[in-house]
Amino acid sequence: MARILVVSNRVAPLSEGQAPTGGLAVGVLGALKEVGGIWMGWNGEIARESGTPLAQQDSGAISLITWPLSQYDYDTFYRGFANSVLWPVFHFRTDLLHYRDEDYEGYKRVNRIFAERLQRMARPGDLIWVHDYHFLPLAQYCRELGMQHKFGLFLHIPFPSDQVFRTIPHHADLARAMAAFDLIGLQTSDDLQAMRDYYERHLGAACSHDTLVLNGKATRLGVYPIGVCPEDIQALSREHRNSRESIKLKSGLQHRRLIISVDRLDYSKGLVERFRGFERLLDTRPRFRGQVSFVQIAPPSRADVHGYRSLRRLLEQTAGRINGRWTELSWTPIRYMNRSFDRATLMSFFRASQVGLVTSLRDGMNLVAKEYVAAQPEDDPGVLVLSEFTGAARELSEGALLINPYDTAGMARALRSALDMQSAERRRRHEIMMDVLRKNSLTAWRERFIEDLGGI
Ligand SMILES: O=P(O)(O)OC[C@H]1O[C@H](O[C@H]2O[C@H](CO)[C@@H](O)[C@H](O)[C@H]2O)[C@H](O)[C@@H](O)[C@@H]1O
Ligand SMILES: O=c1ccn([C@@H]2O[C@H](COP(=O)(O)OP(=O)(O)O)[C@@H](O)[C@H]2O)c(=O)[nH]1
Repeated sequence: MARILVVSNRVAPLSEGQAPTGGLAVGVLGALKEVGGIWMGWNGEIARESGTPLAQQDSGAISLITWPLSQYDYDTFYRGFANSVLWPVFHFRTDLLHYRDEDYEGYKRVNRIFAERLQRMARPGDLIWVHDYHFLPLAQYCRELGMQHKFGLFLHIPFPSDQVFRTIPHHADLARAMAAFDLIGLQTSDDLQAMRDYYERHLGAACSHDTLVLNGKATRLGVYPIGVCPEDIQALSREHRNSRESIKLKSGLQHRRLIISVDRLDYSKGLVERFRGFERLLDTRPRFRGQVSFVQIAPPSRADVHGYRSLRRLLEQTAGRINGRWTELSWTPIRYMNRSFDRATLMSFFRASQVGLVTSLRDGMNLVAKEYVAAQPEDDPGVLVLSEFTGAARELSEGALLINPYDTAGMARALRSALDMQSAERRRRHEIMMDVLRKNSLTAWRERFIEDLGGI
């Protein structure tokens, strides 16, 4: 079997017990654990120069090769073009687009540094699997260095509509460079359709349902919804159900029912809308006052990027206002925590809760939704209330209660239905969702992508 060389900006810590940042790191780590490979990326640190020193860490069959970024590259590549242009636009937030020429230059420079590293590291026959919007031109730069490998790109975030994508300065250059990949994987068929539309309408590419041809070069397109390992999560949540943290959570609840949400503190996650939905539940259904607690775990993310700091302030105000209005001596409605938890603890929290609430305004997939389902006890599962604007909603629509996060009253109604749902109905829905999770597992995601890339 060919060796797999993975490139992503964010990599997961290899040591047990540390909370990884975001679903990409969780997903790639899980996928590589099974087959091994080399994983290259940023070590999360700032140094004098990007790319050195290079560190290698081995764990089982995975070799992690990481390096720092210079302050300037971090500012222009990561904070700048990646997270102030591509991230907001791909999440349909053109109002948050902040473009600067120097950021675009930095983005291209860091991509060239990664291309050079990759060239030194790759052996003939390696399959190169690149992840996410940080590296749209990477395959193009590698080709310019003479690399003839098979390059695959998996985009973890949504692909926006043609009109929205065109708000990115230099969008056509980026899209032409992306066509240097042999395979581009997307989370949903909507994303694939949007990408195809752009190439067809704007660049005049010839597109069939799974291939686009631009200037004589063919790129395969495919839908590969990222998944989880349901059995591992089930086992983890069972084993840790009486962990210290889990017992602390339960004793704080004093037998009240629990709604739980876990997200990076990001404007794409619909956190403010969610707080308002919970407030509406308390407003309109007095019987839930004092009876239901809402725990929001929201580790800070990209705190130095435009839009994130003001979101944090708004959330603090909103949670403070709602708690100020409803808190009783023995009950706090919202417990809002800006910290992360390790995976095992999170899964035990999911197991202890009656409702998992996901309200993203746009989300490539949302692994938390899938993890919530997998962590439930089969005989008494909780209910997933899920935004229709997540990739996960495309797979879990039969088992979850789907909501539009902009519809506050609708969200409150869904929360009420979830809290009132009878056990038989909960079990029925849970079974349907578990079947989907088993079918579209993390293993299936990796196998299908790598098989398709290898077969090109
Ligand atoms: O690396 P950061 O800037 O700290 O951000 C964390 C990651 O956020 C995004 O995750 C996405 O990938 C998930 C798994 O496929 C998906 O479920 C989720 O919908 C996406 O938002 C981002 O795409 C990653 O590059 C970041 O590492
Ligand atoms: O305190 C935390 C918060 C989140 N996560 C994990 O981070 C991932 C978040 O992925 P998701 O796809 O939901 O969203 P993203 O952050 O990638 O946009 C999930 O696996 C969570 O279990 C974690 O391990 N600890």
